[in-house]
Amino acid sequence: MNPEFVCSIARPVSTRTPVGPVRGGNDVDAALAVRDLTLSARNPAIIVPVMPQHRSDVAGECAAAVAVGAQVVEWRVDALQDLDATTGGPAEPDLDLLVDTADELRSVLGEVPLLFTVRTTAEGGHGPSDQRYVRLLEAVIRAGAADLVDVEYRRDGAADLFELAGRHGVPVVASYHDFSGTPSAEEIEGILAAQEAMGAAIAKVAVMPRNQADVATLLLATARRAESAAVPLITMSMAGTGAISRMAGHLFGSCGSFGTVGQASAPGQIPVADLTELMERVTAASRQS
Ligand SMILES: O=C1C[C@@](O)(C(=O)O)C[C@@H](O)[C@@H]1O
Repeated sequence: MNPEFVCSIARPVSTRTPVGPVRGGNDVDAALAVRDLTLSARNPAIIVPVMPQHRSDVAGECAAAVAVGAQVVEWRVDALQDLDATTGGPAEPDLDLLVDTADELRSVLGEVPLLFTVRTTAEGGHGPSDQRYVRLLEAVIRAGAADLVDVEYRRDGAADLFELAGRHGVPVVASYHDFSGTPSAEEIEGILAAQEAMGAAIAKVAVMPRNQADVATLLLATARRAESAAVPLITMSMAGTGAISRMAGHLFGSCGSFGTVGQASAPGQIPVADLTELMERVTAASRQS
């Protein structure tokens, strides 16, 4: 691990600043600074997930994400087949190789922040058991090999990971996925608040809508939580039914939206070029007097 790399990682700085006319009812906007980027609902980021199956493809896929305008690149490590990082792999993953691979990405990412995600099967990914999940994330946090780490806040060992990340100055993006439905607005607000209480630098919820009322529920919960949250939120209603939440979620308080280059990492994601244009148009329309 190159010590200069550790030092160059931006420390999380959470702030709440006055917002303009974008989110009418709210007068403050939680923000997180990572490298040159400030994530907030006023300044929502396009996050591009990459899901390489082989170590040799990781840098190329990250470079492709940067080339289409990713403001954050999410490396979905659970897609890897040759580090035995998957559930089915019999051997322990090679943690040094994993950290080295993450380190090597800096040359293709430049100042674009790297979000390191191991998505477990419990939350719609290909990932490992809770014990292996914790070991993978611990290694990356200790090495300072990512700008942001995703932690599924319901996994066994999650509280320790939040604590470890806090000690190492690595901001945690807390995760909650429900692929079977949409909880009530009160429950979603409670999840976002619980993630913040655990130490999340960003609180994140992804849910599956059964109808448009469910999409409205997700947006309502986001807008309500954004009024008092001290950390930025990322929320989305998945699949085509929830597409409006991916293009206009920032108006309700979401600070980022996942867009695709190539393979989608979850249902309903919109290609980056379309997503960029849609979000810009929605923002411009919302700023009219
Ligand atoms: O948590 C998320 C959000 C997501 O599930 C989505 O619905 O866009 C995509 C995942 O890659 C990411 O880790």
